[in-house]
Amino acid sequence: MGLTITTALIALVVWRLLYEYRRDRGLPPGPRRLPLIGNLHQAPQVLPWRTFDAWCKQYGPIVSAQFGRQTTIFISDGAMAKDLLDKRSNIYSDRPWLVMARDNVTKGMHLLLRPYDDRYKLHQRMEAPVLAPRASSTYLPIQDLESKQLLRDLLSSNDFSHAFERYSISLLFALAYGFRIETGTEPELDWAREVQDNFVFAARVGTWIVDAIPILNTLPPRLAPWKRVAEKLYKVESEAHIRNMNRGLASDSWNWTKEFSKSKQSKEMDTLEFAYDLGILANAGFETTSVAMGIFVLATQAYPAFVARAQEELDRVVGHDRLPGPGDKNHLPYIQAVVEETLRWRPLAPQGVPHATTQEDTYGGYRIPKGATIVPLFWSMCQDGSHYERPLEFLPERWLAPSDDPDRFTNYFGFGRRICTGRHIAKNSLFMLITRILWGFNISRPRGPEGKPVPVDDLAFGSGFVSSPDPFQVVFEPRSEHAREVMESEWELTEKDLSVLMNGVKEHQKSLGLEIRA
Ligand code: HEM
Repeated sequence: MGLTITTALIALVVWRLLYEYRRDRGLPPGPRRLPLIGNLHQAPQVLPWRTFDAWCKQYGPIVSAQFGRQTTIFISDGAMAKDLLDKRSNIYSDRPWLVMARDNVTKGMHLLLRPYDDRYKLHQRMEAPVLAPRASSTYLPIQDLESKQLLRDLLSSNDFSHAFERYSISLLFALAYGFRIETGTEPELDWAREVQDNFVFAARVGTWIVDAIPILNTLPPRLAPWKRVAEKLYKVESEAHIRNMNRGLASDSWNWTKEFSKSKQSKEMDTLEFAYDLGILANAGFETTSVAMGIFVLATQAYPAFVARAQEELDRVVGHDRLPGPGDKNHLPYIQAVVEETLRWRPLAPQGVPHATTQEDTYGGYRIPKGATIVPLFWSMCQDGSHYERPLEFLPERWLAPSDDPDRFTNYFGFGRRICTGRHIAKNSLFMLITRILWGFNISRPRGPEGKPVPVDDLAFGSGFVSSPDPFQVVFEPRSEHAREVMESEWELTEKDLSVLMNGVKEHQKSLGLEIRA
């Protein structure tokens, strides 16, 4: 009997070792794996991209690691990432399977986590008309209004994080649901934050046993405590999306909810799936835009020299008597360079958003298995010294002359068929906010007890999937009394009735020949 068990155990071990040998053969190099768990014991919880970057420096620009059942390929080279995720996007557009976040918490309805299948394409077809570049440019009047409020808010408060959050959520909610977040104390902002935090919590690698061993998800809820957690998070999120969708349908202004509800794609979705589509779209643009703006403010403190040059350009091109606007863009090359450098300097998603393969592939002699998670390390690509001189420094000048380096990484909005669908709206927001803030304000740091400016650490960031700078304080001061008056009067005089503005957006889209149904 004892001998039989020993023999069975040895057979099992031999089988497992053979399985792992076959699974790992031909993969890109990487840190040594342990049987069964692979590199799980090395999965970093703090600033994980720094560890992955160090692996790439040690083993090469394409590295493999095994986290439990999941083979993961890290790419630290921008050209390689484009080769695979852009040029071979027919097989590199899936997402890794996150059992807790995708199946349990969002019940398969989170657009960012959806597999690349017909259902995903149905949602993309429904959204595409309102997110295309020409449609995105029609939202400038809403961005104008929200940015004027942001300037007004910064005249009386230095809480820039709150002002950027309010701007971002108000813009997205105006577009998606036809209502604004005017004070930043509305419950909708709290729900949006809660949903965002829950997503990060549910999607965290190494937190949920069921992500490592998916078969456990067949257990009934009483034996699966994670399912009970998931149900609570699901309730919060689904109720928020439904409430917002109902407000969108009832709103008297044109908005995406009404527009999508007239589409033929929406007829193939039930109410909840439809509500999630809008909710995820609105939430995707909320934290990203506000964190990018926080990074810009950090840059003004860590590398203040660029501010004077940007303000000189604004004074020369725009003058002192009006706010800059989108029409000035082509005459403001330095400001455009500041926007580009803000996205590069400290990428807000330092480990990108992982893709997954739907077929086995080979690249550079290595095998990339079907179902592998592909992590484009934005941090490494943005800090690559062979493409960027002094990469850790904020130097907008690097973008002024045309580049003869085709491999310089600029895919801050991702790759191929999964590229960020809100990128045109996002870029317009960043330009509008950055130009107007630089036009109107000098930003400085408060003085510490010894009268010296409180230092900032431009490498102190959070470990989340969207990584924001650690909290720091600054003081916003109008550049002159006249600048204050212009900012105040622009706010006073601007049209604030959202129905008027959104119905104007609708008419503008029609005049461009865009297909408008609602
Ligand atoms: C500075 C602001 C932003 C940055 C840097 C950013 C970046 C990204 C990145 C890196 C991805 C993943 C792409 C990939 O998988 O290759 C993504 C996906 C996405 N973004 Fe953005 N984003 C921003 C703003 C926005 C805004 C304003 C919206 C909505 C209007 C939005 C909506 C989305 C959606 C829906 C996806 C999921 C696409 C999919 O999985 O198919 N983003 N974004």
